[in-house]
Amino acid sequence: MSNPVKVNPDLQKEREKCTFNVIELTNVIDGGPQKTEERKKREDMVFKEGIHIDEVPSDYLSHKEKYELAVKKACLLFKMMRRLQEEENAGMENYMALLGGTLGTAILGDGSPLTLHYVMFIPTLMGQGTVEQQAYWISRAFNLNIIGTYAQTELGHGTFVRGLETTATYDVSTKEFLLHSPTLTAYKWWPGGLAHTANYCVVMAQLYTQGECHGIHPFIVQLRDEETHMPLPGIKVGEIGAKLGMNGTNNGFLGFDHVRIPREHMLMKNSKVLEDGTYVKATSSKLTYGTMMFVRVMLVQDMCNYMAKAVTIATRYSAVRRQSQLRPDEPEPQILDYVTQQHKLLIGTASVHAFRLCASWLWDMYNNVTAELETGDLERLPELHALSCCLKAIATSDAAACVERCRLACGGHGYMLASNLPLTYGLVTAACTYEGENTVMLLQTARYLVKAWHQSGAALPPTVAYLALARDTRLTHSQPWRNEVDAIVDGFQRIAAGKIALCVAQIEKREKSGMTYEDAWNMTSVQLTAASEAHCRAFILSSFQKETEKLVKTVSAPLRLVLLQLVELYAVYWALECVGDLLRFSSISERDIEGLQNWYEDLLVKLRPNAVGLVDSFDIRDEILHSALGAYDGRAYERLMEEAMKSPLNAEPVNQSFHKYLKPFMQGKL
Ligand SMILES: CCCCCCCC/C=C\CCCCCCCCCCCCC/C=C/C(=O)SCCNC(=O)CCNC(=O)[C@H](O)C(C)(C)COP(=O)(O)OP(=O)(O)OC[C@H]1O[C@@H](n2cnc3c(N)ncnc32)[C@H](O)[C@@H]1OP(=O)(O)O
Ligand SMILES: Cc1cc2nc3c(=O)[nH]c(=O)nc-3n(C[C@H](O)[C@H](O)[C@H](O)COP(=O)(O)OP(=O)(O)OC[C@H]3O[C@@H](n4cnc5c(N)ncnc54)[C@H](O)[C@@H]3O)c2cc1C
Repeated sequence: MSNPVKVNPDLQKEREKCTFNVIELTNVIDGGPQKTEERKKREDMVFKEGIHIDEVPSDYLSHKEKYELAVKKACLLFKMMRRLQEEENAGMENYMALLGGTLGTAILGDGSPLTLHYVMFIPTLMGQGTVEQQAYWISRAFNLNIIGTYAQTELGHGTFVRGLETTATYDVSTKEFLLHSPTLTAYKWWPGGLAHTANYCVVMAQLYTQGECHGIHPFIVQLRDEETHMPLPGIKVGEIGAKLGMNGTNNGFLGFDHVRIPREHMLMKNSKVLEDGTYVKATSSKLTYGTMMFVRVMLVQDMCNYMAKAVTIATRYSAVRRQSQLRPDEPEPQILDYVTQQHKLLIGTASVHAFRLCASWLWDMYNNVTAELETGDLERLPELHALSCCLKAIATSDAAACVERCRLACGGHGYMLASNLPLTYGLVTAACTYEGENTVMLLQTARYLVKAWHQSGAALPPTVAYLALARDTRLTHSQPWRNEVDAIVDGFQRIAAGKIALCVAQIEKREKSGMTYEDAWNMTSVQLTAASEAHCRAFILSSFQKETEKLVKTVSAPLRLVLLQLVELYAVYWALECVGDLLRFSSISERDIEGLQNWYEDLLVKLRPNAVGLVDSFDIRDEILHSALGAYDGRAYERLMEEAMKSPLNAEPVNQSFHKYLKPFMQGKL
């Protein structure tokens, strides 16, 4: 652990109470003691450079200064990453650790203008370019000789990708594409780094050749001169302005006025345009959406990092904060002793473990399916798409709720930027919208579930296999309820199956009454998103349980006990949250619910002594937490005062506005 200076005595006592070995759990989370060591070494190296230290807290900088600082930090961070790669030859791992871990966000703060280059531009080159195109572009991009971004969303269209307006028209006479933005709503709007950072980008545009439109395809377009960085002729580019968060990401707009690019700049791994303008179709038009799927998969892991940060801050603070009176004639208790506080926080800790295991499972599935796609086997693509959509939606919305709950759990001090909870919330809530707006993502999964429901006879893919069971037997033969994790998982599968069955019936009924399928779908869409969420919750619960059962075979007895308690807590928490659905779709009774509530409260009591140990095991350094409330030593009040003293307003005892406005106003002279 970092900085073992004088620790707040309450926090110290919490650590002494912990029943398991914190380092053992840290190793489990990292993937083994060696991985922990490597991570720590990487962190030491990064923080030794001091890139994270700000002369003035960035909260007090102007919009322009924030961008300039973000560019400087991104360059220093990626310079270090290059060095790491040369020294250790572990490029991908370091990229993942810096971009996908908590480490990068600690340095980059409110987003980075280079993130899109690494997270979407390079992956698009890798996933959509031919071997020759990869050979030409990837090393230049990888070495940052060029900086790219991913320009898909337009002012008028984000979700509806098929409705994008930017055109790329093939001119057979010059063997070039003409990129054009026919309207204001066709302007690209949102891409990170686009405004003043990128000099190239992948543009998603409607492909026209031989007078026919073939839908959305990716093109590489140079935006700025490589030397002067001036926008090239026909390119209208700029920044979209200040946002709720992510103010370091340099999101931009982009319009094309008949900009010509060579034919070779269309990324042609999947679809092609031959020299004579002939269009050659891909095996599936959805392969063009591959980069989005990659990022959706990555986001599930990313959300764990933010949740872990927030819950570490709020739990440590709750151990040092004393407030009110629990019992008469006793001193003010630690707020962590309030059961309502444990209810707010421990579910956050359990969620980190649940999503971490799901993210790892999803990542493996993504890699397997991607390898199958390379051989032309597209069979599992729809299942992966359905799973990545709902997990993206639920991971981001649960993470946003978790961070906000942690902020509220810190009372007034959580509202301070110095707590780092508001900035964290800004970063996390953005993910509910980007890379596929969450409602839309849930409806994509619902589309798949409805199809699966209709598939009678044929074996269903593993993640929806429970639907066949539910359809054929379980809906009619309900088993007695048991207050066990297995029963809760089963209960959630019944909820999902029951809701899908109702949606299917509703859609059919509405169609029979004369509605089109599309209108019937829209009328039923509130229920469809609920069915999709239930399916996702069933998946998360079941994989959290299964993966933990495997994991606990390899750990010590005290840790095993705590990990299993976390699974129970997570399952019971969600059962109680969805108790109405359980009453509706499973055989649970009023009495069982009372049992569930008691079980939940018992679990809070059992986990209470380990609350701090559990967040300590996330092993997030103070430099990464960047929070006056959550530091390892628990000196929350001292740090709050230190941070307050950094306010520029405290640099002088009297502000000039007193003489200029207040005094004349108070004297009736203004
Ligand atoms: C060696 C080192 C190399 C270095 C390499 C570096 C690698 C990276 C390194 C590290 C990574 C670290 C990662 C860190 C992680 C996270 C950091 C995150 C920061 C990210 C910042 C992100 C910034 C944001 C970017 C964006 O937002 S980009 C824009 C995103 N836009 C969207 O998501 C739009 C959403 N809309 C859609 O996706 C679609 O329009 C739609 C809603 C799905 C509908 O599509 P449409 O074509 O209209 O389809 P339909 O006709 O309705 O048919 C649906 C049909 O298609 C199937 N489908 C749809 N999508 C897919 C898909 N993706 N795949 C497969 N199939 C798909 C669907 O199932 C239907 O099928 P059926 O007809 O059979 O039912
Ligand atoms: C911080 C941030 C960074 C971003 N970075 C990038 C980037 O780098 N590159 C890029 O190309 N884009 C980027 N985006 C854009 C992002 O991908 C889109 O904002 C996102 O896909 C949502 O699209 P939209 O804004 O058009 O919302 P809309 O689709 O207009 O959504 C508005 C509302 O309409 C609802 N709605 C829309 N369609 C349906 C439907 N079919 N059924 C039911 N409800 C529907 C939604 O649920 C939502 O409530 C970024 C966005 C943000 C916020």
